[in-house]
Amino acid sequence: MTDRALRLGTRRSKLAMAQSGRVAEAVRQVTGRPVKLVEITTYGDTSREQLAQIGGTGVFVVALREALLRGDVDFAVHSLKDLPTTPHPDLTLAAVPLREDPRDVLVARDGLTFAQLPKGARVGTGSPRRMSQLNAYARSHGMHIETVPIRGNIDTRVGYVHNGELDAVVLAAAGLNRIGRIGEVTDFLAVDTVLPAPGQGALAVECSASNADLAAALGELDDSFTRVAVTAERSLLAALEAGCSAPVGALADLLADGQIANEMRLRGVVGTTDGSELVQLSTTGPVPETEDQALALGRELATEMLAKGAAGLMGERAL
Ligand SMILES: NCc1[nH]cc(CCC(=O)O)c1CC(=O)O
Repeated sequence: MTDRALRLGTRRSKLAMAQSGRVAEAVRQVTGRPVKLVEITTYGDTSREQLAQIGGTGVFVVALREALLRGDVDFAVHSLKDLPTTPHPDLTLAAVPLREDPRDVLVARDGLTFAQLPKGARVGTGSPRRMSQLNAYARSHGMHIETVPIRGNIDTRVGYVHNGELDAVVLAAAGLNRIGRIGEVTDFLAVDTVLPAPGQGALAVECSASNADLAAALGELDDSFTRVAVTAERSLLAALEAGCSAPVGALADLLADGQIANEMRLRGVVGTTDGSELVQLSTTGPVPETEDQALALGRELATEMLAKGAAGLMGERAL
């Protein structure tokens, strides 16, 4: 490899720039080469439509991938949860760095927690997955909330609480943390209440499959447990034939016997957006040692969820 600067393709949002800046620094350290950020606008950044309507799948990544394939940039950083589950034949997922907090959080007026929201509280989220699980929780706890579809970048969404339009919004902890606004969280939602999106809190570092040297160098940033966990979560999503805007939650974690983590648990949920029906299951197996084993765990849970009627619940896309 030469000493030419590596070009990192990134979206321009504050979140994307924060994520890319951190990865750029890590890549500088492992390669010893300068890294320069190349800003690219994606359809998801310019469209004002609801994500559930434009389909979600890939809207934030297509333009970055095109730049990679044209050779305009050497590698790209995505939020893993925005990446389609089908592998791209000409691109390599070179690294999945250590995941940070995967949870969803509430930012509410007056420091309110979710359980403290008053009757009729207006809770903003553009995610059918969040709506589904928030509404299901409210129904089973005698709460009355109204989920309100919103979108926009993190500052826009939190702004709806500060300007009084909404009582609360639900976002990913990881996103708020990366842009330095984690201090505004008023409640960290337990994953038993709202299971995160598959891959939430993790990043994806992608490069051209033809650049094996670069893929190997970027591979230094990979965290092997994060990699197997998100592989299982995304395999579940793929086997349910759902996209990143579907009402599907998934989370893999380790179960420890004493000091030694010897099993991985994969939890999954699918529901109608009104929360009237949920299919929520988990499966446990040995910690996968290969990608194939991680994929198998996701498929196994999907089969069980489909047997309980998961497919029928996902058809409903109305907001
Ligand atoms: N869909 C947009 C998006 N993609 C990744 C994140 C957050 C960071 C992450 O999950 O890694 C967000 C914002 C959000 O869901 O609040």
